Parts: sequence; C-alpha cells; structure tokens
Amino acid sequence: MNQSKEQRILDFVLQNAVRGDPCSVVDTIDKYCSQKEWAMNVGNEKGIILDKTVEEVNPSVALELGTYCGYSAVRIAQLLKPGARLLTVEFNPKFAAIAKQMIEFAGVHDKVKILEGPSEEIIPQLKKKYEVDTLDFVFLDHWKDRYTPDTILIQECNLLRKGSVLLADNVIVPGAPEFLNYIRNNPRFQCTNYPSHLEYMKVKDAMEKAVFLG
Ligand SMILES: Cc1ccc(Cc2cc(O)c(O)c(C(=O)NC/C=C/[C@H]3O[C@@H](n4cnc5c(N)ncnc54)[C@H](O)[C@@H]3O)c2)cc1
Ligand SMILES: [Mg+2]
Repeated sequence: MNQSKEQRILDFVLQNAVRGDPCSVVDTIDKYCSQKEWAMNVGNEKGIILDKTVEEVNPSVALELGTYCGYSAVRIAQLLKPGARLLTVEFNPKFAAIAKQMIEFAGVHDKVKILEGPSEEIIPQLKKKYEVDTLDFVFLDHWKDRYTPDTILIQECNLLRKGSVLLADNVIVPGAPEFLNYIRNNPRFQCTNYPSHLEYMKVKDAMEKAVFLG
C-alpha cells in the first residue's frame, strides 16, 4: 500500500532529525516540505510570528486546533515553561498518529496532549474532561470555515480570560474572510494583522492576532 505524504514527512524526520531536539525536527520538516513535497505546516516565516506570540504570552495552557503532522505543536511546545501544557486537537486519526510519533521523537510529549476528535466536540469537554480553567493561548490552523464557530464556542464555554490571545493562520490564503469580519468587528477583541507568506511559497498570506479584552 503506497505511503501518504504525511508518512513520508515523518519518515524523513525519523531518518534525518536529531531525536529529542525539537529545533532539528522543525528544520527537517521545513527542509523536506520546501525541497520535496509541499505540506500545510505553518512553516518558518509564519512560525517565527507564532514563536514570538507564544513567548509574549508565555501560556500555562495553550490550545491548538488542527494538529496535522505536529509541526506547530513541536514549535509551540519547545517554548513552554516547565509545567505548561499544549492541548492539540486533530480529527483525522492518520494525521493524529503521525503527529504523535513526531511529537514523541522531538521529545516534547510531556508537554503536549493530542485530543483526537472534532474541535466542536472537544472544546465543550475542555473544562470537565481535560481540567482546563481558561486558555491563555489558542492557535487556529484547522479548516478555515471553523475559525469563527469555534471562536464563538470557546467564548460560550467560558474558556477565555482577560488577555487570552488567539492567533489564526492563513487569513489571506486559503483565507478566513468571515473570521476576519467577525473578530475585527467584535469589541471584545483587540486585533493585529501580521503580513507574511504562505509556507514554502512566495504567495502573500497573513496571521491575525486577537486579544480577548474580557
Ligand atoms: C486554495 C488553497 C488550498 C490550500 C492552501 C494551503 C493551506 C495552507 C495552510 O497553512 C493551511 O492551514 C491550509 C488548510 O487548509 N489547513 C486546514 C488544516 C486542517 C488540519 O486540521 C484538521 N482539522 C480540520 N478541521 C478540524 C476540526 N474541526 N477538528 C479537528 N481537526 C480538524 C485536519 O484533519 C487537518 O489536519 C491550507 C492554500 C490555498
Ligand atoms: Mg495553516
């Protein structure tokens, strides 16, 4: 049975990255996806915006929507302080299995928990089942038409506190126009746009940061 692209990315990391070194895992995925097969990891240019935002927030509890191969989960996890944790949501079991191996190889599995299932089911379980009080940081990188409903759901589940930070990937390409309209016109959020480029391409993209004002 022929391999999936995601399996090829994982195999390339297992053969070429340094076990226990998150940086080498991230760099190796970027090397493969820029030279061999494009894949929808946030990439290094937008990854630096992600890093800076995570460092600024210094979250105790972070949520990621859309794990995919675990690239951004590894990026976020390596920046977390001791005792901090990342919950990352993925509903495709094949991708979740790839990400699990990627995260373990990178040596950040003690900081990351992969929650397998659709975000719309997982988000309402965060408080009771996953012992979350509030989320300090949320990275949105799943299907773009879920950004708005999941942002509303997160608020309905009382998961945000004054100062919680949302960061959304791909607000230009593939684009999340409805989300931008929602979040920029919502007085409870202070928004900032970060122009960048689509991972591994010269195409313009951007990330949107939204700080919850309480
Ligand atoms: C036209 C066009 C096409 C593609 C691109 C390039 C491009 C560039 C990018 O950075 C992109 O992030 C994307 C993109 O489509 N990302 C979607 C990412 C989904 C992952 O999240 C998972 N998932 C999706 N919905 C849910 C959900 N509810 N609950 C749980 N997991 C979910 C999926 O299982 C995948 O693991 C695309 C640019 C332009
Ligand atoms: Mg993306």
